[in-house]
Amino acid sequence: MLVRFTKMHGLGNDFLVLDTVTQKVKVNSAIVSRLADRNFGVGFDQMLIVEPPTNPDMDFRYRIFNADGSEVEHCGNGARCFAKFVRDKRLTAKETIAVETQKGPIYLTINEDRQVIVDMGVPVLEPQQIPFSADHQAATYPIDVAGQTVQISAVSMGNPHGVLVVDTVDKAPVEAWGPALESHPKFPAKANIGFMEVISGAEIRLRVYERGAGETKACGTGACAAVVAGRLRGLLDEKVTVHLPGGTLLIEWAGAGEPLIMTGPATTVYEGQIFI
Ligand SMILES: N[C@H](CCC[C@H](N)C(=O)O)C(=O)O
Repeated sequence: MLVRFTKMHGLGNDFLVLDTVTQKVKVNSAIVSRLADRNFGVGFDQMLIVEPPTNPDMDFRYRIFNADGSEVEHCGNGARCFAKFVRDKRLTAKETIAVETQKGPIYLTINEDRQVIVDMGVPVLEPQQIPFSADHQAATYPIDVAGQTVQISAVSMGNPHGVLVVDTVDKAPVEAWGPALESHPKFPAKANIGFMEVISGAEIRLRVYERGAGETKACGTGACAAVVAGRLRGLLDEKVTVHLPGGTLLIEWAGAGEPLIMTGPATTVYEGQIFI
């Protein structure tokens, strides 16, 4: 079956966006991982599926598959691309778009300078709900990696994240520690692993080794999790500029019980067709 797709990215975190509102197509883990291959397929970090909503109060359903074929709860950079896609394709004319995800509703707004503002929801810190193996909630937890015990923060943005503070992201052990921590037994559903360098209370640099995709140029939920971790550690303010290898996001968080607000760009690279 030949289907239309759109190739997009959020700060270099790249996506194949598939509209199943206007074309009837079903995907599964095997199809996703075949198409994700950068030699034998299109190549992407995640596939984003645009579906009609199951809840009549929402505008769309948004499904996310990592390159390894795993379906996941949330993707922040993908949410910005989702908003641009449905507006550019005239699937909606709404200013603010209500979208169903596995983690619950998210709300997307495209502002006057074409940046996309995403209400990323309230972070979850209760270990069992992240999920993370710990008997009580804390700002950091000891975890063993590469023969060392380090302090990691654990946060869910709907998807699980571990966040480490490093002196400099340029020398962070992303390649060595990323896979080990992604699959660490203390993260029973695996995790996205952030390596955060604190420049000031209002500015950080961040690299993320993503669950199911490896290191990406940017990670929206990872940027949110890093800000939460930094606030829990008393290192960051309410408004933080997050510098990722692919570019910069603005993350705002008023504190416990409040949602994080992410602002950043979304880019369409090309339109294509592919046999599924
Ligand atoms: N790898 C993530 C999903 C994509 C998140 C990332 N691309 C973002 O922008 O938030 C996970 O397995 O939870």
